[in-house]
Amino acid sequence: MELSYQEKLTLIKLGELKKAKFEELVEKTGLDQVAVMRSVLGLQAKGLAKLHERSEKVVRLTETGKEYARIGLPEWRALKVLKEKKKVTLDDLSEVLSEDELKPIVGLLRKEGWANVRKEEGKLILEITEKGLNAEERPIDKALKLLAERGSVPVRDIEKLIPAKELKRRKIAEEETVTEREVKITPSGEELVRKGIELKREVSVLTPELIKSGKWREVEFRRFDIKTPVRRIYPGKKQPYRAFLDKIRRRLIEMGFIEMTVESLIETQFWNFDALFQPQNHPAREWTDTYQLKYPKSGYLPEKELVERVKEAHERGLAGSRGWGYVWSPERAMLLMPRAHGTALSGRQLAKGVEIPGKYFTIQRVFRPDVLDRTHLIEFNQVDGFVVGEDLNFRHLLGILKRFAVEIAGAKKVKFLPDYYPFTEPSVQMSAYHPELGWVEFGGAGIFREEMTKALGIDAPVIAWGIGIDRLAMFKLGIDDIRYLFSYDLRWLREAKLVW
Ligand SMILES: N[C@@H](Cc1ccccc1)C(=O)O
Repeated sequence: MELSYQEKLTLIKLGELKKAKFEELVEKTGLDQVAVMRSVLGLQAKGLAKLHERSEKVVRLTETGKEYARIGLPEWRALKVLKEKKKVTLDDLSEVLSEDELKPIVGLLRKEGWANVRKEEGKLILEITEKGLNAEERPIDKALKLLAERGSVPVRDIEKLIPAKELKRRKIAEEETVTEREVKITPSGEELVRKGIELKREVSVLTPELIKSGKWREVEFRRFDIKTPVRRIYPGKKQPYRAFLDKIRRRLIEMGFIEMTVESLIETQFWNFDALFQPQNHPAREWTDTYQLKYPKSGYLPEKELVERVKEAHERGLAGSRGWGYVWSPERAMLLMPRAHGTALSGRQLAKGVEIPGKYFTIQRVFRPDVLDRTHLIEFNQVDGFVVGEDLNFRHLLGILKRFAVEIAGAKKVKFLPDYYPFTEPSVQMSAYHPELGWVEFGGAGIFREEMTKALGIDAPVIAWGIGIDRLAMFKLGIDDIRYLFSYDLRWLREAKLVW
């Protein structure tokens, strides 16, 4: 018969005691309650011990009851005053009784026959009787004493003195059900103890020391029931949305793209708009479509030459274009705003210089005013990027976009529609057909206009794209409210699974 260390220990102690209260067993084995209970049930299942449970009704003093045990019942306190003064008013008694005790006192004293009551000039007068002078201990006094001594007394025993409900009525004591557990050893248990039980140290981890020292031969290994349900633990892990974004980053890096990064979420209008050949009077620049920074209001422009070329492109045009034909304002370009699209980083990178041929991408948090609801956020994420190469054309753009749709969104089909962006020509908008989501607007793309690329110092064609990935994230994370992407609902954070 296989016994655990704790079962053995419990059985040995039980062998000495024959029968024991559960609490006694806890004390003797030095194990905790749960362990003893588990061992006892284990021993019982093997026919070595038996657990008897007995529920019993007991009476226990209330806080008031404890107070009475200390200072005496109200009627005794009143009687003491009566004995001294013989004749008292209720006012005299209020010195020894509380307001609550005062109310029923007349009735109590009369019932015991300890006092007579009269009315004198509209006032109640209490006068001690013969019986009051020779008052003796009553059953209720005995019960109170017994309870004070023992803490709790079985209802059976109390009722030999006084009905328990009498004590309850006077709020001296209350009834309670307690379960008493007693464990007895069975004959086969005794036999096993007689034969001798070897109590070996039980080990739950096999350590290098145990192996080296050879001690593993002596110890007993604890058996584990791998089917026992255990408490779930939640180790730290990446926020689910973060995990999603990182996955996309990996994909792009695997595809050979170089990541463009920036530290701040704040951008000058210059990089968000001007460098992208977006005219300063373009409707999308109005504050209704983007946010503006209140303080500080303005930032810095890049080096003069670059600014001059951008200004030139806007006012008079570059590369055979006539430009937008207005007076470009540097002050306006200096205004600060939370970045409204990832394309700002593409502009920065082109101005900094790029490898040709080269592929670049960025994952950016961007901000645009909107009404918050389950499908709209005012801040969301875009993946933006571009490919630059001497002989790139529109067909390459469509090919790359299609590959993204398949690799990143798991799309089966893609569809392109003509579109307009101030910085690309031609421009397309792409929708991807997702097996579960249906047609999803995926993002915009195009070939950067030469007015933009030339001003930034790039001569080769640049095909660019920007895609919103939050709807895709919702799908991959199995949520139908976009706000959950930023939720701090612990349950969701713990359980959310990224299904790729
Ligand atoms: N920046 C555009 C998308 C875009 C990027 C690059 C080229 C063309 C379009 C947007 O926010 O929607």
